[in-house]
Amino acid sequence: MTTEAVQTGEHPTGEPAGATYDVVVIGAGPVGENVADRVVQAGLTAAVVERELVGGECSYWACMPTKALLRSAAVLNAARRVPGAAQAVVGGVDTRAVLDRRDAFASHWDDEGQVAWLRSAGIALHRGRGRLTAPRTVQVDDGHGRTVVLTARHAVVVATGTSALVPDVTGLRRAAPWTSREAVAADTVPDRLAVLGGGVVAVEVATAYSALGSAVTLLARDGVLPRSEPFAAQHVTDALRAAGVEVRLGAALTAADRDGTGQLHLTVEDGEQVDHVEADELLVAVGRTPNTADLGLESVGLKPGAWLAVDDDLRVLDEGGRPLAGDWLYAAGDVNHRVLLTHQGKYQARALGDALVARARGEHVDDAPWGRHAVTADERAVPQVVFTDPEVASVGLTAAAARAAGLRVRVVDHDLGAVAGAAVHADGYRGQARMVVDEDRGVLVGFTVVGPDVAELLHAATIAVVGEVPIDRLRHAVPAFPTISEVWLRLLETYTRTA
Ligand SMILES: Cc1cc2nc3c(=O)[nH]c(=O)nc-3n(C[C@H](O)[C@H](O)[C@H](O)COP(=O)(O)OP(=O)(O)OC[C@H]3O[C@@H](n4cnc5c(N)ncnc54)[C@H](O)[C@@H]3O)c2cc1C
Ligand SMILES: NC(=O)c1ccc[n+]([C@@H]2O[C@H](COP(=O)([O-])OP(=O)(O)OC[C@H]3O[C@@H](n4cnc5c(N)ncnc54)[C@H](O)[C@@H]3O)[C@@H](O)[C@H]2O)c1
Repeated sequence: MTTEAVQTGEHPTGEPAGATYDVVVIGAGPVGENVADRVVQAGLTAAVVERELVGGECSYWACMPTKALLRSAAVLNAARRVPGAAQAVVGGVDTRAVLDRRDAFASHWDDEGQVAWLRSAGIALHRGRGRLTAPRTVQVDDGHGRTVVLTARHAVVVATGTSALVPDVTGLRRAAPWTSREAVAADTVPDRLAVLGGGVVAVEVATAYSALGSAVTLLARDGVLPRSEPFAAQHVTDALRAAGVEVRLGAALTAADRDGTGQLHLTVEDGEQVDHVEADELLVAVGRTPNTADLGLESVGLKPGAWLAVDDDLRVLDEGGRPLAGDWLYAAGDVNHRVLLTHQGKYQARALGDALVARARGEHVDDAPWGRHAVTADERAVPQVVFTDPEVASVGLTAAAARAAGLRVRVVDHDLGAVAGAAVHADGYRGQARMVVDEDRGVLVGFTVVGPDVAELLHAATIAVVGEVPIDRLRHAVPAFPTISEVWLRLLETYTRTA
């Protein structure tokens, strides 16, 4: 087994160097790393190919640094809500200290630590851009004229993730807007920040920069968190506005221009009205595009630039919806567009890694729903926390999504502020919880809670949804008093009372 990081290079003959592994993974983000780790732990050989930093988007420009940016203000706000502690809060956040802490959580954009982990895990690293050139064959170009050709005995796994999508708006690209990368890694805080979009990136960045002192304008054409329960979106909208963010629901950007002084002039259409917003920076946060444009997909009959459609075994499908001949190409994580979240991608990686090992050994692949090699939770129980203040934590289906799926549901709501644990947690605690019950099966299919510090409440709901715990049994899961989790008791009481 290869235990050293491998350099790209050429044979003395001038032919590209070559190497063969059981599994070749393109993209060393959280998902690619986990696929490789899983197969190597089971005794196969694996290599990962990475064109930028080992660790991927999540480590350096997404999950970790954004949460670090948000955390200091969240702690201050938590203290401000509790008399006795509030008196000790005599200032705002220390911007430099927040940015320094963010830098540390982004490992100063240096992947030495992750490379050392790869080496210790026995995973080979090939630095450079990976491209498919034929079935089971990946060519790696290191950008300095050196090439290596990797051959996979069992599988090639594409885990190349996504990049920020920049929409086609007049002047927008020329105006050099921020994407999530610039927003997450910025070293100064703009006086005025405009944010295009109302999704998760938009609201988290608006929360962070508003706390750091920017005057933030959020252009949420399609609303704030439009895929969340509407009550949760409303709490977040109210809180953003209370923090001084100008939230413009329904406002669409139609043109952008950056003048010679660096100032941005944005044209915004709001219903019938057209007006102008001035800003120092504009974050574009309207979704993602897959990193598949330069991956050599055409060499194996697939369309470059597209999301990689997969079946439930994460095998890449051709345009006719069939896996490629020989079952050798898989896609996991953001690039397959199932769920764009790190933890869900890593869940796919664990299932896929184990399935590849089972196939290599000629063993049974258990891909029945909830089987060891299945990714059933992708469809039924995706947990997510939006780290705004208040936080939104959700798993499974919203009420609207459950109804759209044809389920006969009962929706139960409870005011979180009325729970003793929440009242002690913070004065004036505001929040709400909702459970969505599938009445035909008597189980929970969705749960959403919004409120300060609710993130850690989520896993209980995830277990209830994944375990398909009957509502009648959930009554025996007694929340400790006085915790915010007591909301479960109240939800179940209301469910019974309104039966
Ligand atoms: C601002 C922001 C905040 C987020 N916060 C959270 C959060 O709090 N929690 C959460 O669960 N999710 C969060 N996400 C989503 C999360 O970042 C992604 O779901 C996750 O990074 C996906 O992992 P991945 O391994 O599939 O892809 P990536 O992390 O994108 O990694 C893909 C890797 O492949 C490499 N690559 C691409 N093409 C090639 C090629 N041809 N050759 C070689 N290498 C290549 C890339 O350089 C990259 O390192 C956030 C996203 C953003 C944008
Ligand atoms: N805490 C977390 O879990 C976390 C944090 C950040 C990002 N992420 C993940 O990263 C992914 C990307 O996040 P995102 O916020 O970029 O995408 P998103 O899909 O969550 O939100 C994009 C929003 O932009 C809107 N939009 C689309 N085109 C638009 C346009 N031209 N003008 C204005 N608005 C437009 C959409 O309606 C949507 O609401 C998401 O899947 C998200 O789950 C997760």
